[in-house]
Amino acid sequence: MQDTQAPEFFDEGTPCGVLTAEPLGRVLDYLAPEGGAWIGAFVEVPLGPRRVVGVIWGASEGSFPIVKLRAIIRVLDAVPMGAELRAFLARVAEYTLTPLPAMLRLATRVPDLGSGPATRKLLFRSDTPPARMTEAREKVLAVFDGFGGAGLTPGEVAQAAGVSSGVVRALVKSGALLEREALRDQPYPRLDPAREGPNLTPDQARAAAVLATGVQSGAYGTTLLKGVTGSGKTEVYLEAIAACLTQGRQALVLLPEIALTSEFLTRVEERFGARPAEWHSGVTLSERRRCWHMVGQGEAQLVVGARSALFLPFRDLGLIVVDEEHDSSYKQEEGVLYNARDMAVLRAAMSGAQVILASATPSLETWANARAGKYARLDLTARFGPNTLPEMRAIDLRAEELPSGRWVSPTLQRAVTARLAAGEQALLFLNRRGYAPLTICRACGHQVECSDCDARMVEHRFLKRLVCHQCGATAPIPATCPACGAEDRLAPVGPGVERLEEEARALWPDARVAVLSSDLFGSARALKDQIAVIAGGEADIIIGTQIVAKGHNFPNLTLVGVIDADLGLSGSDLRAAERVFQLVRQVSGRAGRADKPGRALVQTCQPEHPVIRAILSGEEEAFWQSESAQREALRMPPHGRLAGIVIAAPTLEPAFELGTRLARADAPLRAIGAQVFGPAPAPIARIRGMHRVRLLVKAPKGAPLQGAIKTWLKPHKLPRGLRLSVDIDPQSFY
Ligand SMILES: Nc1ncnc2c1ncn2[C@@H]1O[C@H](COP(=O)(O)OP(=O)(O)OP(=O)(O)O)[C@@H](O)[C@H]1O
Ligand SMILES: [Zn+2]
Repeated sequence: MQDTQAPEFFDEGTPCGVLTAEPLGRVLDYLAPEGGAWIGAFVEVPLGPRRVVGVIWGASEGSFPIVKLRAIIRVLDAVPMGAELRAFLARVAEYTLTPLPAMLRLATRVPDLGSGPATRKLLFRSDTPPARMTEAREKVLAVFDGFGGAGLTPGEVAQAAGVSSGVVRALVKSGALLEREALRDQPYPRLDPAREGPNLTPDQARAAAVLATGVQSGAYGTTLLKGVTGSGKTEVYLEAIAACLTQGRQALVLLPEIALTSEFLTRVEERFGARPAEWHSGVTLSERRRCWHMVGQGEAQLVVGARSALFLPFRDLGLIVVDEEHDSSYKQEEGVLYNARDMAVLRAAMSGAQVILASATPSLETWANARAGKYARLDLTARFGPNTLPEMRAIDLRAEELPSGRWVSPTLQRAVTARLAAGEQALLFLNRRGYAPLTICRACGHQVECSDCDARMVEHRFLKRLVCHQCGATAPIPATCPACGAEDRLAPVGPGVERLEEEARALWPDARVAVLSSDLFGSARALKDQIAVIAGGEADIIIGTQIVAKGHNFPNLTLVGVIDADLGLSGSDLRAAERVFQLVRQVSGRAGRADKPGRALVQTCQPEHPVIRAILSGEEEAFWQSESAQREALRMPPHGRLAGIVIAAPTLEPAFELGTRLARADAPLRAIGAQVFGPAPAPIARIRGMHRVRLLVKAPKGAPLQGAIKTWLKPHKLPRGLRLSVDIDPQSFY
């Protein structure tokens, strides 16, 4: 770690090193401003003709004559970044081979950091009534009464009352409203960890006690909380949060899906009497700002957020919960390529915090870490209350009569009909967005592809467009074949959720059908609303992609039908088996969560496949052992390490050329016992017009992979127009 010798305070006019988010690759020297500045202070500095935001990172590098240094313009109104966060950013940068400025950008994604005062003018109601009352004025005063005397900005008042700003100004002038300077970022209401929680079952209580003891130790530790779906993992980790808040330390809960936050926020409110801070792309800019500053001031006790919440400036982080820790969305696949689950463990280790990794179907990595004793493990083996786990059965598609263009087998159809008759809900799960995965010309066999990507266009009837799932490009559905010109011969092949919806409406014309697919909703809020509607019972049949698999509680849902369990099994992906296992077990767990027993019917053409057998039997330990053994034999993660290299270029040749050069100069990799495979065209050989070439580095477990990769890449200058990205511990190989 750097700066152990760096001074804590820089007197005015002394040089210090400032890190900015500009892609310069190093810390720049500046002179401390009037009044001096603390290390970690957020500052504004001149950079060429511009002013940019930075952080005082440490001592001056001394590489520049002091007389030529420019001075820091000012210290910003924010709590200085603590040593722990600075060290964490440096470690993540090293681990993911990311330049530090990009890390700083991740940690300062807050609006108006460089501008705007920390206070703003707010209006309050005075005791003086307005000289003359009008309808508009009455509306304004009613707004203040409605907000219980809280201060509001003039803009907020005008909008809430539906009046012009002139009306508000006149009321200020007459003295009926008072103007006062107020803190721009309001503190959060206090959460009360002493409030009584639910009565835990003996198993839950035991797990909660162990977790609370861990938190109370004030030391680092990671625990896998493995509980079957509906076992009360959330209730248990809420107790660990209570212990953390009681100690006066901050807690962070990471969720894999924004749509899950609203249910969780309600549960926090029930348990602690107030709502926590939220950090994800679905919150407003002013809420983001409030969250960032309050976390930095130690005023936010609990944050619920997406993976980037890990880079918030916590003052004293005591606990990180990673819910559904196996979820692949914890891996950031663009920009800084990091796995939030793994980086949570790193941050906790650096700040003496506990980590709880919660899942019914943990990742193989976590399972293996628990087996090796690196993580503790707690098991909840039964559902809460009288509920039992759903009964699981296969439907052998080879034995069913299924006309072409239909995907619901007669057996599944009968089961759904029976549930509807009983007034219960059924869920049909198909992990495919859109109407049909493939559009093919029946005259010439042509498949419609994206013009910029090596990917087929997917028909989305709801949008009335073809959509590329790689780059998001859309095109009208053509009436004639783009290759042979034949009219009306383009036909959809295979099912997506929209086509399944069509089938469901035909099979059960009287049922209320709701589709849940991430692309059907303009906003996270709309998706949340739809989920609430379903949970409230206003749908009989729910059709969904993988977003329905995650953590939802639909009390009246008693049947889950998995339309195609084989989907994903045939892929060459390292984690194909693991993913199918997790997804199908997870989605089946949505059934029978309240007082009625549930059932899951799994349609498959290969009921004797080991993964399908493991899903049905629920013999998870055996499944993980065999998966682990297979990966061990291949020296694949978690028993070996991987790094994916992608070279992208407007034309294929220079990308391949660089790849070949790299593959030949592999001495630094061989030095640590690593091998390089490739170059080869990536499985998706073109995205957004860029050709993609992949290399894969495979190293023994425990080998110093990052250092070797750095040494390996260093001598190779990147030709113009080429992009090279390194993905340490890759999750996807597209
Ligand atoms: N001790 C308890 N007292 C009252 N209700 C409980 C208790 N434990 C669990 N529940 C209820 O049981 C349901 C399932 O619990 P919870 O959501 O915590 O399970 P989970 O293990 O997180 O589930 P999943 O992994 O499927 O998301 C919830 O409605 C929860 O409120
Ligand atoms: Zn595309």
